[in-house]
Amino acid sequence: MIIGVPKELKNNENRVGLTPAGVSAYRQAGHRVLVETLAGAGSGFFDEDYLAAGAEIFSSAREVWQHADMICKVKEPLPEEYAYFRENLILFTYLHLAPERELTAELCAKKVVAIAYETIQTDDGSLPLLMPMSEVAGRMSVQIGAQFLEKPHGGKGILLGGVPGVPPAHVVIVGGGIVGTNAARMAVGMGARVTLLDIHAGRLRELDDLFRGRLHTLMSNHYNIAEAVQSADLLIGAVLIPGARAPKLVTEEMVKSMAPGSVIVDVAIDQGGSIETIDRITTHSDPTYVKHGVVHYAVANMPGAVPRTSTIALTNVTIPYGLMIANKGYRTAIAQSRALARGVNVLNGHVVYEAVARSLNVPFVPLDDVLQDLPT
Ligand SMILES: NC(=O)C1=CN([C@@H]2O[C@H](COP(=O)(O)OP(=O)(O)OC[C@H]3O[C@@H](n4cnc5c(N)ncnc54)[C@H](O)[C@@H]3O)[C@@H](O)[C@H]2O)C=CC1
Ligand SMILES: CC(=O)C(=O)O
Repeated sequence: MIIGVPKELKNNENRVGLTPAGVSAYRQAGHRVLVETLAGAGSGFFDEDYLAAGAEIFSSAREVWQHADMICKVKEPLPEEYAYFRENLILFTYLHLAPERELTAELCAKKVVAIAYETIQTDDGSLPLLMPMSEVAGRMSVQIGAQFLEKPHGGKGILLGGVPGVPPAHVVIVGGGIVGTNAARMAVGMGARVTLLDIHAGRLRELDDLFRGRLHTLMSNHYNIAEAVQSADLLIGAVLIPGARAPKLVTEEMVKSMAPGSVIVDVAIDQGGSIETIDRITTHSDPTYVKHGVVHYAVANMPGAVPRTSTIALTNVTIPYGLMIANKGYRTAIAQSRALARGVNVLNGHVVYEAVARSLNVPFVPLDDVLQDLPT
């Protein structure tokens, strides 16, 4: 198979879909790898590193997309990349289609085989290709929040950990999965008072045990969220219903109840966001806006700001699945791996991931039905 690795186009997205180590793994398995020039430079991987690993360097994204059977990316394609879509091209990347109507329509119209990192799910419910980036974003959310709480950055001017004689900041985290747990670890470590809400009592029990009393857990419901948000200095949105648009758990009224200069970091923005007052995605170059006196941060590619760490962490988990697709072809690979099959979002012009179809209110066709209709 021919694997293509174009340069990412999203604002300040310095990650890349494959490292030289990844190229070497594909080459050893007998595949060709085409890399767009400078695709890895932002992550500290240069053309000569890719060449030494056996890649072929192409000078334009167009050539890479055109010649590849499978494109390995990081983020969802941007509109300027839609022209490269074609029937049976395998697109292996984060897609976050629930809030992306236009992209979904393009993938369907061009009959791309769209496999989303974020919905590849093992039988125990975990999301192995989302996990490392959620670890990164969860940890970043607290350092970003701490920065925007500083007065020169528009915040109320408080130190997360306080100092002796002065109370610490109150950090409220909605969602106790990978992002939430990593955010809690950082916030507790910095000395903040931390409250975390989740809808699963079992998860709250695990976290209570893990943090040994240094984290306050609360059942997530409208009443408790409103109560916690009111006194939050830093609010972190970290919910996920796999594949679906994030539920708007924090209402505009709740945001209005926050003190001026408080900060919201909505990590769940890539799935549409969990805060009612977040009406747009922000970028690393213009990361915040102020509404009702509260600083809002809604960057959908947070790990892109720490690309060296993130690229290595991401490709550590994507390469085994990518190799499965390349070695066996996508049809055999998804027949043999239920986890990988759950990653297929669009196939032969149909949305085959139910939560995406429901979020976009478009027809859902089960994956097996689409596979049955495909010519062998
Ligand atoms: N902005 C960015 O750059 C990045 C965003 N993310 C996003 O962060 C979000 C969270 O990801 P993970 O932590 O990996 O997901 P996860 O599946 O590990 O955790 C989600 C948690 O939300 C909880 N939850 C669901 N409904 C809830 C509700 N009504 N109230 C409270 N909790 C609720 C679940 O029980 C679960 O514990 C996802 O949307 C993910 O795509 C992840 C990495 C980077
Ligand atoms: C998960 C995701 O959206 C990211 O890493 O950018």
